[in-house]
Amino acid sequence: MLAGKTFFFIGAGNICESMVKGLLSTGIVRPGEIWVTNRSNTERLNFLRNYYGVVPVTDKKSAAGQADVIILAMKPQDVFTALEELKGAVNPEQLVISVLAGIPTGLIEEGLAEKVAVVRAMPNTSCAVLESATGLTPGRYTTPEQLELARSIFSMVGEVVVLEDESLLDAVTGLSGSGPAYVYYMVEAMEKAGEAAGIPREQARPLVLKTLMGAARMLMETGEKPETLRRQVTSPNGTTMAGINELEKANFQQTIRRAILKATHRSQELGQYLQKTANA
Ligand SMILES: NC(=O)C1=CN([C@@H]2O[C@H](COP(=O)(O)OP(=O)(O)OC[C@H]3O[C@@H](n4cnc5c(N)ncnc54)[C@H](O)[C@@H]3O)[C@@H](O)[C@H]2O)C=CC1
Ligand SMILES: O=C(O)[C@@H]1CCC=N1
Repeated sequence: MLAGKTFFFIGAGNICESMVKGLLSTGIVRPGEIWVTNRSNTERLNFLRNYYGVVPVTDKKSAAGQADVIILAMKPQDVFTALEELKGAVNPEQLVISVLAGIPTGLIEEGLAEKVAVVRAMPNTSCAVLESATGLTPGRYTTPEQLELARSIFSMVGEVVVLEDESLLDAVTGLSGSGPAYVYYMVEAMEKAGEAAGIPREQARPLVLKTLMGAARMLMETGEKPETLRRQVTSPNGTTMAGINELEKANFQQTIRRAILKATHRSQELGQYLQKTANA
């Protein structure tokens, strides 16, 4: 299904590079099958060409007309300019994948003017190491085969969940799209705490990273609930309980919940604002 397909990334930033790195590392997609473009930064395109061997593109319309899969990977606010540049170039046989936070498939379908297959996807930067958690939802004109193609693309770089209800993609964005940043933030905090307790940074880091990795593998491989695994670590009146008590005092779970709901809301807000702009 994927062999020989060409991928055109419009937007050559962080998520593009994570996907490119992951796709190439599978060996299924070859560098010459990945085309990239951005707004104006040729230095960035040259870096991607030199480092990954991918193909920089300047004539967006012509590349968009030829690629099998077009991946919209600019900031949500830049979507109108990008769609304007693509108008009329994409046909219903092709697949457009948007990874843009908040942007409904309808807005992209309207912008492209033809009855084009659009899949909204929300991966995360862990694509680079084939560990993305990606949510997908089909647009109005997406055939089951085209949805399958999108699923197989993101399955190469991690786990995929297909959601029927497009509005849930905002929650996926708040949860797993932004999710790696929450984890990195916690790692930063744990490293700093390790240092505060006297462990040099270069020794704190491997301890924290292996703890993170080990806990993730325990969750995946034992299939136990997180609560169960937490209890196994927590001896009555022991050290973990002392630590968890502090987290509870600071409403840790509520704070995480608020963070994810805020991020979800921000995704909804971006979509609504840009939809209003489109209708104006
Ligand atoms: N960074 C992340 O972890 C994730 C980002 N996303 C989404 O991916 C999109 C891109 O995010 P990043 O890669 O972080 O942004 P970024 O700022 O690193 O890259 C954006 C790129 O889009 C290019 N661009 C802007 N207008 C363009 C146009 N008209 N034609 C061609 N290229 C254009 C810019 O030159 C830049 O290369 C956003 O919509 C974001 O919501 C989705 C999942 C995860
Ligand atoms: O922060 C953002 O808006 C993007 C979407 C998900 C991750 N990064």
